[in-house]
Amino acid sequence: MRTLYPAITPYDTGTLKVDERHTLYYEQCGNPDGKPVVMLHGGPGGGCTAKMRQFHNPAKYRIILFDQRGAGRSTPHADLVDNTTWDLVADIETLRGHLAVDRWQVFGGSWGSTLALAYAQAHPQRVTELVLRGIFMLRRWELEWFYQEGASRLFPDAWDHYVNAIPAVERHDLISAFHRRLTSDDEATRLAAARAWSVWEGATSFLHVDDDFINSHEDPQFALAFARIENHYFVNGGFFEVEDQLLRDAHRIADIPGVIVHGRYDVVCPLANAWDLHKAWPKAQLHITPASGHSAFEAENVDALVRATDSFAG
Ligand SMILES: CNCC(=O)c1nnc(C(C)(C)C)o1
Repeated sequence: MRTLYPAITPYDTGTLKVDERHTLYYEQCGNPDGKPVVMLHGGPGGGCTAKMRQFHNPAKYRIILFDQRGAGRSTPHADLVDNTTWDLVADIETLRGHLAVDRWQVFGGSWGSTLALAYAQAHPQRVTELVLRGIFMLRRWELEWFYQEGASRLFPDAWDHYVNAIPAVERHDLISAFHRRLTSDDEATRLAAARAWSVWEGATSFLHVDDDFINSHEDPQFALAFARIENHYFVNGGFFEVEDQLLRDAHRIADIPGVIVHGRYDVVCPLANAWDLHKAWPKAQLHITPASGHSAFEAENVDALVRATDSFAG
């Protein structure tokens, strides 16, 4: 089984003002003259982590990571204004120009796979390959599965902590109920809802529950950005024209090489998402990891992702 490449630090970091309101944090790791790859974090709102630097051979890749609008070290923190899928797609192009990259590999998991698909379908000529994990396309049934009823049947213990943040009379529409609290003027209300929302996802991301990962979702700074931005995108249906836009427009990436890695027991984003994408984008290789859940850091998912990036390293 392949494992992550060793921990590394950036050779370059910076900030990029992308409009009158938003400034993005970015970093570059590995080989400045290597094959460019841009890393798209999950959530949305999850922000990049140091471990995201380790899926690529640093001798062969120029590894570019950035915190999307309102996430991580980008500012304003947890901000929802002018924060849409299409603003992020434009930001990726702005960053590409700022860093003088012609074409690049696009790597993303969960929401990162959503954004990778939206970007590649908008700018196919800029993408050398797609490496995607835990496919998430924000279709209505996907959102209802995870935030209203479905995953709740597999994790009833964690679900109670999530749903207990909302009074019973409002539980018929939990995404809307959380939206009212995540956008409240009262900070304590926002934080309580953010923690309940964020911990629900942390508790369900691994096949073998990772308590440290769950605890990290309690952090106020992380939880506020993660929950507020995710919920904002979900109440707006991902800002797509139609709910299955990423499948409708899959023909735009028909000629782009790709690898899809998805855990058989992914509770956050069911395997059916990857199967639907695979049928719409037959050029991509689909790797179903037989004993894994959602997280990129489960051993089988790491193995498949590192093998994929090695295969494209040239
Ligand atoms: C429904 N959200 C899926 C997603 O993008 C996601 N899940 N976990 C994450 C983090 C790894 C950023 C916590 O992102």
